[in-house]
Amino acid sequence: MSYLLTADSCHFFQPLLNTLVPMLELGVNIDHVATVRQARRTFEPDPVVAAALAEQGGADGITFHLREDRRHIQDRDVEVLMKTVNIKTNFELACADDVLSIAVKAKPDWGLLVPESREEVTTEGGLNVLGDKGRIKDAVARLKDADILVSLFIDSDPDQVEASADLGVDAVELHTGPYALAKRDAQIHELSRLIESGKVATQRKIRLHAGHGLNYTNVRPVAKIPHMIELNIGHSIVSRAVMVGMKEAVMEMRRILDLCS
Ligand SMILES: CC(=O)[C@@H](O)[C@H](O)COP(=O)(O)O
Ligand SMILES: NCC(=O)COP(=O)(O)O
Repeated sequence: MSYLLTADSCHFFQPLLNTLVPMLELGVNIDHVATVRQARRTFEPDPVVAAALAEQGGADGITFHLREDRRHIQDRDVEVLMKTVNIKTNFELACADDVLSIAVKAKPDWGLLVPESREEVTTEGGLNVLGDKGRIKDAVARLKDADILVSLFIDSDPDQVEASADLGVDAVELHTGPYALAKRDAQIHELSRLIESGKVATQRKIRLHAGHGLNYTNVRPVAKIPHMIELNIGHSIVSRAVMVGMKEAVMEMRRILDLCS
């Protein structure tokens, strides 16, 4: 008797599969819910409510980026998220004293150190761990002294992965922006760079994460990178949520990732 394994039947077996095959973790970045709110400097839509809906939709973690310019996530959001989120909290921040102090006080599960400039529309490159080791090392130490797990947002460069591992971090998050923006042939090249950098992370025994610019059509090849543990996805999920709601948008991405694991 042949059994047609459909998407629905996958869901029936999902709990069993989850025990056999580690499922890819989905971190939902809620920054751009706050972007809509800040457009009018008002109270809605509330990223805290979005986080709760993302949790109901199957997110494994909530990512929020407290930028130095506070263009979207506000200090209040961090305080309330830390009191209300029941899944993993991933606090994104620059290596800057004011936000580091807030993170140390907030005690999220993870701190993801990212480069930041006020002129950028969104994060452009990864941290230059090789070229800025001292400042990054100090920021890593402050977070780890507060019992916060640390990830570094870096470009797909094996040397940057090695330098990150040398700092004793728990994970690297590979910048998938170049992959997401690339045209077909270049996208295959960017994917190979992600795969090569992922191998180094695995060899150095640090968790392999990825994020930036991932969406419902380009995510599958990244999800299938060997030893990929976590994807952090925000803008495309929030964009979809504007149309179908946050819980449904997260469920749709969850279904895609579950079929890739
Ligand atoms: C590092 C990264 O790609 C995102 O997590 C970051 O939050 C992007 O910045 P914005 O959310 O401000 O676009
Ligand atoms: N670290 C990447 C992230 O959290 C989400 O990035 P994006 O999907 O909003 O581009």
